[in-house]
Amino acid sequence: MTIQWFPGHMAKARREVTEQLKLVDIVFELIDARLPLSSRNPMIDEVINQKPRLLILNKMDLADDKETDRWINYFDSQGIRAVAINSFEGKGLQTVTKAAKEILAPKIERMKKRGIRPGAIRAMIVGIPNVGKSTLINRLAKKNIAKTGNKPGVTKAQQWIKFEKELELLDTPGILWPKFEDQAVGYKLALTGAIKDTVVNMENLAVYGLRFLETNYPDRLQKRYGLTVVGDDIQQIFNHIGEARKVYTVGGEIDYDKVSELIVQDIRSELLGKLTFDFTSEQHIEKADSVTD
Ligand SMILES: Nc1nc2c(ncn2[C@@H]2O[C@H](COP(=O)(O)OP(=O)(O)OP(=O)(O)O)[C@@H](O)[C@H]2O)c(=O)[nH]1
Repeated sequence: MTIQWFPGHMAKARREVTEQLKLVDIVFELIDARLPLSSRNPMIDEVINQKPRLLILNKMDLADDKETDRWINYFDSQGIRAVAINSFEGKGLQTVTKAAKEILAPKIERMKKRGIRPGAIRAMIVGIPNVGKSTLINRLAKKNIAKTGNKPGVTKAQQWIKFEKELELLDTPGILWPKFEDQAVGYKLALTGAIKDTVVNMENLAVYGLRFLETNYPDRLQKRYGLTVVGDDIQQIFNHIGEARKVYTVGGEIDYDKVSELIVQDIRSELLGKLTFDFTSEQHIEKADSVTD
């Protein structure tokens, strides 16, 4: 799905999510495990406000496991409970329900003390496009198909998916916009396929990818392309990869457009291994910067 995020659309998306939030006890903020910073909506804390939240790092099968563990610990240190899942294969779904129950346990206890019998926990998924919201909803719906009917009071009839004895999920996710302000974020979103190729220059994207690998995963760069450094002579690097992979135009020249595509596809299709594009150390740098501002 391609969404053009003009200010009016952002305001509308925010309004819709704010309405849906009134119906639930907890928010499942879905992000891409490869991009725990870049795949978050920039206003998510404001939008969610005080609502309890579980951060779900989806697509863990594509991310660097070591970094995913680091991120979960990092969020934990910030007081945000986080779990990693692979909703494509349905892995880790039990951790979602377990964590949701634990987060809401104090509230449920308080209700019980006041003599109120708590109903099922109601949750909704919120996230930027392409993080896997529909996949997760479908996965949970398939597991336990029982729908619990409509809830009146909102413009659109809302369906609830009952996926555990005491848990219900709103079947429509809240879609929010990604971060735009930073070019590196844009490249990272494009490298993971979260934004369309048509909005980025493929050659710049490929160069960004190569430099990212050079800095963060040099062994993979070496293994796949036989390169130890990328350096400044990008044409030479493209020639090297183009010759090795025989990517020529009909005229027999290296086809730079195809080489660019090939590099980006290699990164997206895991041919360079499981990759994480945001690091917890960057988060600390950002924090340090904002203190000195
Ligand atoms: N490898 C992997 N792919 C996944 C996972 N979850 C979702 N995907 C894939 O990611 C792509 C996007 O998934 P969707 O469920 O359509 O994402 P969405 O957040 O609903 O996207 P929008 O409808 O654009 O908001 C699809 O190609 C899914 O198959 C996962 O855990 N692992």
